[in-house]
Amino acid sequence: MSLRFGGLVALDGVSFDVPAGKILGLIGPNGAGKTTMFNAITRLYRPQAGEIWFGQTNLLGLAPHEIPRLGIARTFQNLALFPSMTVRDNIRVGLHASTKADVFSQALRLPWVGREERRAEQVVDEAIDYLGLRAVERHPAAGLPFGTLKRIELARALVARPKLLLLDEPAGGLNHEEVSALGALIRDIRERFDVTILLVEHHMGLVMSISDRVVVLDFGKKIAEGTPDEVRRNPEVIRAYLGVEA
Ligand SMILES: Nc1ncnc2c1ncn2[C@@H]1O[C@H](COP(=O)(O)OP(=O)(O)OP(=O)(O)O)[C@@H](O)[C@H]1O
Repeated sequence: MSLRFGGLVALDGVSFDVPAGKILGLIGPNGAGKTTMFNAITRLYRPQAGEIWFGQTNLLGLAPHEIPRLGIARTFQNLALFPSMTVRDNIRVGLHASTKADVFSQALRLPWVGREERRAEQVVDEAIDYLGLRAVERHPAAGLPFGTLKRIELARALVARPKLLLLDEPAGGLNHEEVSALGALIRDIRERFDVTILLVEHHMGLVMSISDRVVVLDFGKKIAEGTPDEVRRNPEVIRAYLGVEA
């Protein structure tokens, strides 16, 4: 796909596949186009050229609100939580992608709505326990440590039971121990939820240790793609990161 902001080419004919059930790391220096790629996939931005396929569905034919229902969830580089809402309510927000109940069925309290609500609360409970958030579930999001906020965002994405999870810099702002724990958690999420993961991340240690494949962008172009080992040794990649000849 290609995507321009006025005269600035943010993505220039970038193409890659994310195989089902795999973790694909999307890396590149600042301004390379990584977040723009996420925003194009979730339909916040419209590329001027190209196609984005999710299985048999062309995402460019859909509106942004239809993306979560397809089974695509994301977390944000700068957390997007509601500060005054409790942790539990923030996580519940993720359910809207997967529940069927509309305003009218809810108002009439049709029997299936009650069943669906109980099931939904169970899914929220599972996510709270899985991400170790039980002690803070009634606490407003505001004021909680950064690492906790990141886990709340993950929980919110997971309750929608996504098939594809887009993680935008999940390690940003975390300390060394938190990053190692996050690596193990992302792998466990992939196994447990049978989810495909597209990971944008600056923390090389994390990307290289958990990704099956890595795609490297630089100034909107794909400059490399391969296994973590192949990418690490690629002269173009070394040049992009260090700004010198390899
Ligand atoms: N809404 C926008 N309007 C204009 N230019 C934008 C917009 N969003 C991004 N850009 C520009 O597009 C280019 C790619 O930005 P993008 O945020 O995708 O990079 P990135 O790889 O995610 O960088 P970082 O690692 O710093 O988050 C940059 O030059 C950026 O300034």
